[in-house]
Amino acid sequence: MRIDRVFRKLANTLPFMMAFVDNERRYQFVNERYEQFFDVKLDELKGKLVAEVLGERSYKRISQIHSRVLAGEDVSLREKVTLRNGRVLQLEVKYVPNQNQRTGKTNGFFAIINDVTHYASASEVLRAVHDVMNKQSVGLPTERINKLLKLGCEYLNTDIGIVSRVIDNEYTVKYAWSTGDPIPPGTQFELGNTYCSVTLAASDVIATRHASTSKEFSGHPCYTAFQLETYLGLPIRINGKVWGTLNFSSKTSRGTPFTDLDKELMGLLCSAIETLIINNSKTDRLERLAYTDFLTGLSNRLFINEFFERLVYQNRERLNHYYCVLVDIDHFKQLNDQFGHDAGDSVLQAVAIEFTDSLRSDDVCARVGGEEFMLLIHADDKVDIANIVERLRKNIENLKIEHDDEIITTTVSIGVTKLQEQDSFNLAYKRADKALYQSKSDGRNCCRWN
Ligand SMILES: Nc1nc2c(ncn2[C@@H]2O[C@H](COP(=O)(O)OP(=O)(O)OP(=O)(O)O)[C@@H](O)[C@H]2O)c(=O)[nH]1
Repeated sequence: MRIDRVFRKLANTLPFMMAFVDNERRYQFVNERYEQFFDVKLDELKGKLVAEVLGERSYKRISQIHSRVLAGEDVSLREKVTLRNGRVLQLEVKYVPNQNQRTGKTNGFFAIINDVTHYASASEVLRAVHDVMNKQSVGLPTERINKLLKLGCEYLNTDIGIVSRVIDNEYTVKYAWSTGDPIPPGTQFELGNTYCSVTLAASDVIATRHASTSKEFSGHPCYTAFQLETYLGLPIRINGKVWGTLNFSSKTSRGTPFTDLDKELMGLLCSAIETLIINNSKTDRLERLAYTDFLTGLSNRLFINEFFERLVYQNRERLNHYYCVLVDIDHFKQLNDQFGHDAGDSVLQAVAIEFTDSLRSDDVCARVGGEEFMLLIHADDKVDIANIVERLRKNIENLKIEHDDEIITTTVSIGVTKLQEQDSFNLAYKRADKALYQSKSDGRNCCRWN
């Protein structure tokens, strides 16, 4: 086929790549789009065998297709190709055979090529978001959010994906995925020191792939601190209010600019994450309810039992540093009978406050029965725990609980046991209960050990 000037001009205006290969399988023409995309010149290709240009091995795969096309068949296919620079692309190729007008014989074929890499990975993201949201097997909301962050990073080709909670000027990492060092949830920054301050001020999706030279980001404290060149962030809204941000970033500059499609897709990812955050808070709430004693707000027996089992599972040796303290209000039936059930409730609440005020953060306190409490206290030694328990006993004895113009006082009996490596929850409970029984027998308002 003769490639004339008019044809060449027309072919060079086309928004897709085009090549003409003759029936000897030699390149005869490629348009400018093709030259730019594959970084080759027509002059270098003209007259060369396709097998020679692609390499025998790569050509083996498509040689049969070329045979079909040269036999007169139209063929369309989608192909994954790896460029010399290592970039993997998805190409949509349509082969159209060309007949000699005089003889009617096929004298070659046109290959019309579209780069659909972007659309292909976008549709993969859509499918993956659907799976993460709908497959039961993916797990709890937290696991699903982490999967979405990984997905976003892979699609955008960034190293870090974060869901942050923003309250006033405080930015807290809630969920994070990173190709490098892990970013622990709970890590905090001043909002003004993060690019998300720009996102929240704009109240929209904001992106850059050259932060150091961009109008919005150059000189930003976040660049000074972390040298993040690439950033895409958008606000997370729960019930119409800004809750935090979804953001992706990298120290390296992204190869290609962010497109509208990238921004749309991240918007979709953000909506999925918003749904998961709502689900997570519902799960949290249900979990809190299941583990909380509704009258005192303390933990309940289920919680302290599981806390104990976690200690055993993580490191049995840690049990050696804990004491199990059982506290029972004295003559509580009498108190109920004398002042009424409501007054009894107020006493339970006042005693509970005393516990929460006196214990440290790694101690646990639960209401394990009507007027019985269990404390797992981390203490250095017996003297330390004896002091803590005695202080508690005295404080409760000195409480003046106001109820309906009455001032009620109360006392407690206490049983203590040191936890041992081979303990189970029930074993420890039994020993502490025996000690408690002893303190009741010895006249109440005292502490006994077992
Ligand atoms: N007000 C109130 N009373 C409760 C609650 N749960 C259990 N009780 C009452 O607590 C009382 C416990 O009585 P007992 O087990 O005889 O113990 P006690 O009177 O404290 O006697 P000692 O333990 O031997 O000093 C019962 O009367 C229960 O009805 C509660 O949630 N609120």
